[in-house]
Amino acid sequence: MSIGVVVFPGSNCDRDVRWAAQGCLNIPTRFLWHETRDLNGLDAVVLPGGFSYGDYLRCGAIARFAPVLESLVEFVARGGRVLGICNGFQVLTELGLLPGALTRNRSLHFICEDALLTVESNRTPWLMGHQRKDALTLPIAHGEGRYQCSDETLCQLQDDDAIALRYVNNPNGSVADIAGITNKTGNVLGLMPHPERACDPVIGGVDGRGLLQSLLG
Ligand SMILES: NC(=O)CC[C@H](N)C(=O)O
Repeated sequence: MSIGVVVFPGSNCDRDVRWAAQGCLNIPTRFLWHETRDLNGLDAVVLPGGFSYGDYLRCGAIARFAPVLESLVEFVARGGRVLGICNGFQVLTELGLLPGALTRNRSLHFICEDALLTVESNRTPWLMGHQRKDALTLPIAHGEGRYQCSDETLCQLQDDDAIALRYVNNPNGSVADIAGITNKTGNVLGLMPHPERACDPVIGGVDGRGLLQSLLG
């Protein structure tokens, strides 16, 4: 049982994910350089937060062409589990594995603070350790976290029960207070908050543990 953490030039939460998964939760973790195509033996893959390719063009727009992501698309099609955190969520929307887009925060400022969230769906394995309407506090740190999609996509997300997490006090202008969504089949989750920064009690809170624990199904 092990998970992979993709490393792009500019990723900066790859080590945080490894510390949270391996250091705090004993989940064997291996780094995946963006040029690799080898995902053999992995139970799940994390796309971590950061500033891949310096956030040029749009966050995630260049990372989307990395060789590792060709293998990731096949991995997802076979039912493999993928968690995209912050920049990872941005990459997943650019890649088309999740619908919609992450755009500049309504304030046009980078926001770095704790966010109160509610669990909207526990249909997928990611949040099965939680009840609907459970409250979680997780840190956010982003400049482009405003989730937007068409009305049609929003209806589809609602029909599919694919809205995983919502903000209680919407910090960035996301449509319908959306903080995280899954794909229709539920094996891909993208979220702007950082669960890996809420796994070690030393840094103030363990509300992210359930999400990372569910990487192993
Ligand atoms: N913490 C992060 O992953 C940052 C995400 C992204 N680069 C942004 O600023 O929106």
